[in-house]
Amino acid sequence: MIIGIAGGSGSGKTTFTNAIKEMFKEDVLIIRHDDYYKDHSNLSFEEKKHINYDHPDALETNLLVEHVKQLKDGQPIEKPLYDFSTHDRKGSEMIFPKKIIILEGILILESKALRNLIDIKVYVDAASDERILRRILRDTKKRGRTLEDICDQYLKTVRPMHEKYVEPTRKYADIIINGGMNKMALELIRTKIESVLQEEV
Ligand SMILES: Nc1ncnc2c1ncn2[C@@H]1O[C@H](COP(=O)(O)OP(=O)(O)O)[C@@H](O)[C@H]1O
Ligand SMILES: Nc1ccn([C@@H]2O[C@H](COP(=O)(O)O)[C@@H](O)[C@H]2O)c(=O)n1
Repeated sequence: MIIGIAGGSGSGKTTFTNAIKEMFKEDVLIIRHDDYYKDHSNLSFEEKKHINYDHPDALETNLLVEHVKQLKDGQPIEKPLYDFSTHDRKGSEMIFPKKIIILEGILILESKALRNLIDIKVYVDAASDERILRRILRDTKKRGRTLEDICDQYLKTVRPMHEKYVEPTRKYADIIINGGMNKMALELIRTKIESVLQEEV
């Protein structure tokens, strides 16, 4: 079963995804759309800073679609890895199929080809002020960004692309949840996953 978890940057997608993983451990495989950002190692760091990472064209979604199809067919994939601090791809890793696959990312419901492969579509909702505050804390601590760069990127690309491409995908969601620390939503997903795991025993 494929679960897609979308929502704006800082909404709590990773938090929710990690909570599912914590419950089901090795039965769950997480694939992050972020790992499919295109490589720009030919550009300078200054040039890479100004790329629009919130536009669908920034991601190699066709490769993700192929990988999901392979996993559904029971085949392993060579998944790219991404480094946010350098904006570059950083090698790859071999991933083996699992019964439950979670696809996570701001634009995971944007591509029709990808949506068609997803069984449960979730959209994590959160107020934009909460999202940017969380992003500031996370990106300064974990992604090597300055406050100035985060504010500049938010106004130039993150906010307009959210309005144009991310927010409209909530209409495709089967479930819209309020934040990533949502215990009731987690219980619903847990029940569904348990039934799928039991079916296959
Ligand atoms: N409901 C919440 N309350 C407080 N902090 C939260 C909440 N949800 C997420 N966070 C924190 O906000 C940051 C961004 O959350 P994350 O799950 O990584 O968002 P996303 O994957 O959607 O960008 C993380 O540091 C996370 O711990
Ligand atoms: N080199 C990059 C690539 C992406 N981003 C930003 O990441 C955001 C998506 O990740 P979340 O975990 O926040 O959902 C997206 O909004 C891009 O702006 C980046 O800053 N640098």
